[in-house]
Amino acid sequence: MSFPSSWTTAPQQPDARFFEQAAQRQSALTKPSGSLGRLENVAVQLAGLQGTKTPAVDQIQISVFVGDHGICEEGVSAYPQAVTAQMIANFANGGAAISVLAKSLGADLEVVNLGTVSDVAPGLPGVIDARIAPCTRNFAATDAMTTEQVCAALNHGDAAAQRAADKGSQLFIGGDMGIGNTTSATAIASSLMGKNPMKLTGPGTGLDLAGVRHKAEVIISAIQRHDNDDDGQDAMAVLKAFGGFEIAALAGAIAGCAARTIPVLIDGYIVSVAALVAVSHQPDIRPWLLFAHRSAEPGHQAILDALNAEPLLDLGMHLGEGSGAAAAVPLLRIACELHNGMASFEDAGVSTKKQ
Ligand SMILES: O=C(O)c1ccc[n+]([C@@H]2O[C@H](COP(=O)([O-])O)[C@@H](O)[C@H]2O)c1
Ligand SMILES: Cc1cc2nc[nH]c2cc1C
Repeated sequence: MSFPSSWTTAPQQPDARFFEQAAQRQSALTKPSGSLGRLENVAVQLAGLQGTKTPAVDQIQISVFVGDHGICEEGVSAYPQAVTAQMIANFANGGAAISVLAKSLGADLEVVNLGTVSDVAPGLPGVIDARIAPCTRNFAATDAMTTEQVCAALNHGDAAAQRAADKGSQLFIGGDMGIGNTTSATAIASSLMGKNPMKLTGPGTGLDLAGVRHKAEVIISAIQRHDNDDDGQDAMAVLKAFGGFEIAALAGAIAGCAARTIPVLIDGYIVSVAALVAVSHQPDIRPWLLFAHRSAEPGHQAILDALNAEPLLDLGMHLGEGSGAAAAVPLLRIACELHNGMASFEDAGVSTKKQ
């Protein structure tokens, strides 16, 4: 199996003329300049990325990537690993937060199962069987993934981007589910940003202070182990060292969407780390990303800073699943409706600002 071309080739850059056209329209609409605040920027960004005068987010694909983590052997999560597989059934049965949000938004929801320790019933609706292994390896002892597994996960992400393109999706949302994945995400982020894991590690699903300290110590010694390897410190080596399958697939989906000119709305902590991997690997991916929300996971802000991102919402959410991104979609829709529907000063006969 080879790496997807979206991973090995820089994406095309969005056409600057559509951003300029949209910015001009915003300044001609019947409102004091800038008075719709960041709703104006969102509309301009979507118009530019979609290459249109009339941006819209009616057709949305949400892909939730799911995988288990060998690092759970170190006691780094407040929940048992069995929850990962149980939540796949919950996604399929419509009971998870992202299931409800996707239905409410009229978005297409798919769940990509990259491998769980507990069994998942076959044939669940909307669940794609993309199992690589029951879980990643315990990265306290060895690299979480083989190169072949990284490649497989990137391809599964790219395939989700292709499905989004085939449906004419105007926006892609990636979500994550995997008990233990905040430990993987924090190890990746600490390595790529050269930050002390003590500063980035947080409670995830609900560790107490002693648990967070233990989790940070696990990450610190794993990073030391990896630093002693000869594998290098680039995004691919770091991804392979710390996992997980769903984070690698998310990075592949983000790169795959950029390659197919689909804007991506980035969710919380884990998806932002996947975005950091993708952008570290290929900086030209960055223009294709919008940032939905600031997760309550304490390390998120440093990742947003590294990506030069200012998210739209700060609701104290820290669920994952793509839920924070889904919660921001109504704002994107309002921004588009204002952009497309408001009258200009000229059309409405409203006087412009005094000179
Ligand atoms: O996305 C976030 O901001 C976020 C922050 C904390 C936890 N999560 C979710 O919680 C799970 C990982 O938490 P943990 O404590 O098991 O590492 C995983 O399924 C994530 O989707 C997600
Ligand atoms: C119940 C539950 C739901 C989740 N959704 C994403 N991560 C999760 C973690 C838990 C524990």
